[in-house]
Amino acid sequence: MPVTSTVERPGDAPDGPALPVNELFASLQGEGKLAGVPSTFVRTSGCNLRCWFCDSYHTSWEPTHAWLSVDRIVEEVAARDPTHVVLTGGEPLLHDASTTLLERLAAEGYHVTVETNGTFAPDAPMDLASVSPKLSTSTPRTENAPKGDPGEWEARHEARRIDFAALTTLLERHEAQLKFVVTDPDDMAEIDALVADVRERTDADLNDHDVLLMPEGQTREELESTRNVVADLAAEYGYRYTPRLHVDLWNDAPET
Ligand SMILES: C[S@@+](CC[C@H](N)C(=O)[O-])C[C@H]1O[C@@H](n2cnc3c(N)ncnc32)[C@H](O)[C@@H]1O
Ligand SMILES: Nc1nc2[nH]cc(C(=O)O)c2c(=O)[nH]1
Ligand code: SF4
Ligand SMILES: [Mg+2]
Repeated sequence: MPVTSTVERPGDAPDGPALPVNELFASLQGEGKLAGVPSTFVRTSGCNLRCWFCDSYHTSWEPTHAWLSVDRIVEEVAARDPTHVVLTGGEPLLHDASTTLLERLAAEGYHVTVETNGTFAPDAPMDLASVSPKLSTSTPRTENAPKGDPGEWEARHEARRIDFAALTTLLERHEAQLKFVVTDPDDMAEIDALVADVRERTDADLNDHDVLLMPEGQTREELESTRNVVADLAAEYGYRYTPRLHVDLWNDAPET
């Protein structure tokens, strides 16, 4: 039973540390170097960016959620089998209470991956920082914005999408992977430049096999036309390819 249908939906946060939760479910990690590992997903609502292709529309363009206390989230995680947890969103690290949740999950011994756009780097425990910096092709333009007046978000997204201080801090503090959503072969020049820039700004290791190329696509049908192009680019450039296993398996079903 989805947690979001079993809890009251007050408009305001309860007292104490709490997070706006869009969904909470057990599945298989679909992306990155832990793809295939059974994991419990905690998806917070709210984002500081607006990628035109966001596959979690109800956390960014149209945020919806129930407020859950950190205690309740830890209980919901404990009620499920996986020992791996994925904290995602939306942008989970924009919420201060995510730090509290990460401290609690670490104390309980879970392996925690944080899926983040890399524009926040709070001092919080993470076993894997799964960082997905946003390329210029993610910016919502008039022709592709899913909602509203694109001018409203185009400049804001563009100004916020890369924060080198946050990126280098995440790499210095945590085991990390950089996971780029590729929408076009022309993205490769930007990825190469960004990886070089990051390497120049920090002594932290960033190996080519920790740089992941992920095909853009919210549905099986979309991935059908993008995955081989991106796989060939990974082979050509020497970066790692990551599938979107959950989309292959369950298409765009919620809570997968
Ligand atoms: C919804 S985001 C939430 C975490 C964080 N806001 C971020 O962007 O990394 C989770 C992952 O899905 C990726 N993603 C979102 N929409 C996608 C799409 N249409 N195709 C491929 N990956 C997508 C993001 O880049 C990120 O790696
Ligand atoms: N199965 C599955 N794996 C995922 N890995 C990262 C996800 C995300 O939305 O952050 C995700 C997701 O939504 N589902
Ligand atoms: S940063 Fe992540 S959650 Fe925010 S709009 Fe982009 S893909 Fe969606
Ligand atoms: Mg997802």
